[in-house]
Amino acid sequence: MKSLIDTYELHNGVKIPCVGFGTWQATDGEEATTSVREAIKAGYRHIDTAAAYGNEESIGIAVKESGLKREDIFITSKLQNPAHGYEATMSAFEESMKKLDMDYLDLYLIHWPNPIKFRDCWEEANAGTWKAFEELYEAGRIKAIGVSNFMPHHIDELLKTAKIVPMVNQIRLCPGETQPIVAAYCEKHNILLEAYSPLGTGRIFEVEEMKGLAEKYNKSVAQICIRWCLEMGYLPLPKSVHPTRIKENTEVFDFELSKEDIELIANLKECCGPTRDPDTTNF
Ligand SMILES: NC(=O)C1=CN([C@@H]2O[C@H](COP(=O)(O)OP(=O)(O)OC[C@H]3O[C@@H](n4cnc5c(N)ncnc54)[C@H](OP(=O)(O)O)[C@@H]3O)[C@@H](O)[C@H]2O)C=CC1
Ligand SMILES: O=C1CO[C@H](CO)[C@@H](O)[C@@H]1O
Repeated sequence: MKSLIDTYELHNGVKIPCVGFGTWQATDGEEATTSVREAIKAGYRHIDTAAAYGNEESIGIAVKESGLKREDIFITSKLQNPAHGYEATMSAFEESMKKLDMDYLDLYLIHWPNPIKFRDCWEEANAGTWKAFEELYEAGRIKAIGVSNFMPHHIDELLKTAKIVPMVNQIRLCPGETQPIVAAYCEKHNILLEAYSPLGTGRIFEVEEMKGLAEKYNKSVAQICIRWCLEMGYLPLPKSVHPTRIKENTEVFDFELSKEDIELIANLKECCGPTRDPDTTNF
């Protein structure tokens, strides 16, 4: 990857810009609109949101105000947890589209595989949701469909009734967290890994080894994390609401990490805290 607009190719041929802009905790209104505006100005062409973030409307406004053609920006949203199952998914999708004020979505993800509301019937709920995703995909309303926080057993279950293999799995990937079992599974099924919380939701900045690497490469800790994701073949989704950081997080194409340092970062076990188990997290 040489720039923000270089792309990974999904298994259906859709091209996805190699760094996405995260928007969780960018508050709806001025904060979300301004940060997305700044991101577009800095060159991001891929924005990651979710119904659960409550900021789809502000993101839609920022995209519209940017003057970019719709096809020149890649937008991801996610189905919220209480809306699993065929009918609820269809309504939730329309709701997101209304808020974004867009007529198609580039990527739609099932946010979590096993929400508390569906704990005793998640298999059936996901099957219904996926049927809705496939219909929306076939109708051209969504260019690519995928999942988030799915472990191999969730995808295996989905594939029992699916016609289309998910194109993406968005999971937590950051220094010390490589989720090797999920990663191997996704590689085998040609599912792209998106790295959420690539900066450990802000927890990475005090890790001594990362400060040492930042000094060694004359880069910031955030830049080391984002570069590491790219070198691992992940698609990172860094979030910031500060224009200087938003720009800083794009300057990751003028250096390479050594093999040893890539490994060192991967082995900083739980330096950003533990990853939540999707089967027991109570969303
Ligand atoms: N599918 C899922 O379940 C999940 C998806 N996500 C997605 O991934 C995105 C990123 O993950 P997220 O957990 O938000 O956090 P990140 O790992 O991207 O870290 C964001 C934090 O780091 C700070 N930060 C960003 N850049 C810099 C910098 N250059 N220097 C210093 N501090 C910096 C931000 O502060 P500030 O904003 O104040 O600059 C914020 O506190 C989310 O926004 C969302 O889109 C996240 C979690 C779960
Ligand atoms: O995307 C997300 C951001 O964090 C939220 C709260 O922990 C989760 O709902 C979700 O995984």
